[in-house]
Order: sequence, then structure tokens, then C-alpha cells
Amino acid sequence: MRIGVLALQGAVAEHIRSIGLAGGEGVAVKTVEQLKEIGGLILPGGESTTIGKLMRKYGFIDAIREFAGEGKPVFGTCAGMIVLADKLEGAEEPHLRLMDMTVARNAFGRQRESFETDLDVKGIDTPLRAVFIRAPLIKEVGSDVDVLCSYKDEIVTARQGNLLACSYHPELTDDYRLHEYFLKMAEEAAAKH
Ligand SMILES: NC(=O)CC[C@H](N)C(=O)O
Repeated sequence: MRIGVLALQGAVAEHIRSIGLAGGEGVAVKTVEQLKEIGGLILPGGESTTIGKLMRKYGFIDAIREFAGEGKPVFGTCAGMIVLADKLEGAEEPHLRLMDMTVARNAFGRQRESFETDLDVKGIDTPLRAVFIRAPLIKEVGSDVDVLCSYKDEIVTARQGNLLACSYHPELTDDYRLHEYFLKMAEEAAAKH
């Protein structure tokens, strides 16, 4: 299964590596045409304002909305989760507006800018190692959204059908089980077509 990683800015190589460890083939996606060649797309962490700006510039907003509309899986991690959200807290303009959730940026405050922890994620049988870096949080979800993990009473992983989102960087550890989970989503979606 070939999985694309949106390669405009952010942690691209690390996601490609994790997809490989999970048994898939990861490719860097730099043009909208490449979306035709992949069965799932990862929106990496980085800087959401920059990623959003570049997505607009290169036509990715409509192209990714169409990709997801065809039932193909999209996985937003950290800044990628911000980009995926229907609403952002504060006065900020949302980007893709695909997943029914409200996301707050930089939600952990200065004291806890970056940290590592183990998380209990629904669908993964033992705790997942996760790295949080100036991480966002999911403040609210719609009724179609399944909460897969909370950390200190805040939502940090969620799924809505073919859309998956997490606050942290699952690609910065050797624990690739969330990539494995996403690969399975892509395989299931491909089997339906
Ligand atoms: N590690 C990350 O992706 C950080 C996200 C970043 N704080 C943002 O708001 O875009």
C-alpha cells in the first residue's frame, strides 16, 4: 500500500520511515497530481500556518478535500491535525475543514512545550509512545467522531470514518503502530473500491 506524506513543510522523512517500518511504502507528495497514485495521505507536523499557506498556493485544499471525499484516508498529526480541523479556537481561519472538531493550537502552554509519554489508544493493545511538541488539543468533536485517546482529560487522538488525527508526533519514535493502524484504514478503503 502506497501512502503519501504531504511534503510542503515539516516532519516528512520521519513519516516515510515509519510507514516503511509498518509494512507500507511512503512517498513524499509535492504536487496534487501525485494524489492519484496513493491510497492514503499523511499531513505531517510542522507549522500549520506555513503548511496551510503552501497548500492554498499549490491547489491542495480542493484536491485533498476531493481525495477525502472519495473515501480515501487522511491522517493529520500535530500541525497536520490543525490543518484537518473544521474549526480552530480563537479567530484563526481553518484550512481543510474536513474533520468535525474544534482544535486549539499550542494548547499545553510554555511549561510543557515538549514532552514524551505513553498513551492508551483505542485499537492499539499496549501503550503507545508519543512525543508532544508545542502540541494542539481537540477541544470539541462532532457526534460522528470517535475519541480514540485522551490525555489528562483532553482529547489527543480521534477518528471520523476515513479521517484520523492526533496531537503528537507518532513518527518520532520507533513505535509505528499508529502508522500500522492508518495503513489498515487505507487497505480497507482500497478494498471497497
Ligand atoms: N509540532 C507541531 O506540529 C507543532 C504545531 C504548531 N505549534 C502549530 O501550531 O502549527
